[in-house]
Amino acid sequence: MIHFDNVTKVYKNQNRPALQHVNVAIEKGEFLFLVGPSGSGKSTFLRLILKEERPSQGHVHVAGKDLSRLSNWKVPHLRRRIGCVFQDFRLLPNKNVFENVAFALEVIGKPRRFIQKVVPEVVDLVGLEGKAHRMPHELSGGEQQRVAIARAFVNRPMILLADEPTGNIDPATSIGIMKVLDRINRTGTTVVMATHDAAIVDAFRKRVVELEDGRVVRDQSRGVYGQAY
Ligand SMILES: Nc1ncnc2c1ncn2[C@@H]1O[C@H](COP(=O)(O)OP(=O)(O)OP(=O)(O)O)[C@@H](O)[C@H]1O
Repeated sequence: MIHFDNVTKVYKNQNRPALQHVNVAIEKGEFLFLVGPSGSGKSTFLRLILKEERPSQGHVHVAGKDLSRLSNWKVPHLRRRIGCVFQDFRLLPNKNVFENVAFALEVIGKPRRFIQKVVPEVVDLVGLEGKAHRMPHELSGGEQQRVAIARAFVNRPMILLADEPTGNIDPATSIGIMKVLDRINRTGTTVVMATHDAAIVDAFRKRVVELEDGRVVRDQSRGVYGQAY
C-alpha cells in the first residue's frame, strides 16, 4: 500500500537529510507506529506519502503508484483517499460535531442524502453517540480528537495518517483514542501513526518503525517503544 524505496529527503538550505535511504513497505490493512526523537523525520515521512514533499532521491509508491509520476492534477484525488489526524484536532470552531464531519463530504460534492446517512454512523463509530449537536468548545480534548478522526474517516480512506494524535490528551483518554484508531484499522484501512507516546506503543503491540536522524534503526512487528533486548 505504501512503499518507500531508498528515500532520501534533504530540505532546501539544509545540510542534514531529514530522511536517509529509507526502505519501508507497509501492506494494506497494517497498523504501524512511527517512533523516534523530535526531528528524526516522522512528519517528513508522512508528508511524502501525501506528496506534500518530494524525495530528493528514491521513490515513494502509494496504492501501486509512483508519486514522482503522479501528475499534479491527480494529487487532490490521492489526498482524498488518505485521511489525516493531527495533534491539534483542527476542528472548525463554529460548526457542531455533525457539521464538522459533514463538511469533509460536502467539499467533495457528496449528496445531502448520503451525508445524512453516513455522518451519524461514523459519529457513533468513534464513540460520540448523542453528541452530534455539541460545539467543539463543549467537548473534551479526547472528544474533539474523536471528531477529527470521524472527519478523517468518513470518506472511508484507504490510508489514515495520524501525527501525534494523542499528543494533547491525557494517558487514560489516549487509550480510548487508540481503540478508535484500532477499530478503524480493523475495517481494512491502513493506519500509520507517528508518536512519542511510549505507553500507547507498548500497550498496543503493533509494528514499530523507529527513525533516528532520518534513518530507520528498527522495524519490528509487535514492537514496544524502547528497544526490546
Ligand atoms: N520545511 C522544512 N524545511 C527545512 N527543514 C525542515 C522542514 N521540515 C522539517 N525539517 C527538518 O527536517 C528534520 C526532520 O523533521 P521532521 O519534522 O520530519 O521530524 P519529526 O520526527 O516529525 O519531529 P517532531 O517529532 O518534533 O515532529 C528536522 O531536522 C527538521 O528541522
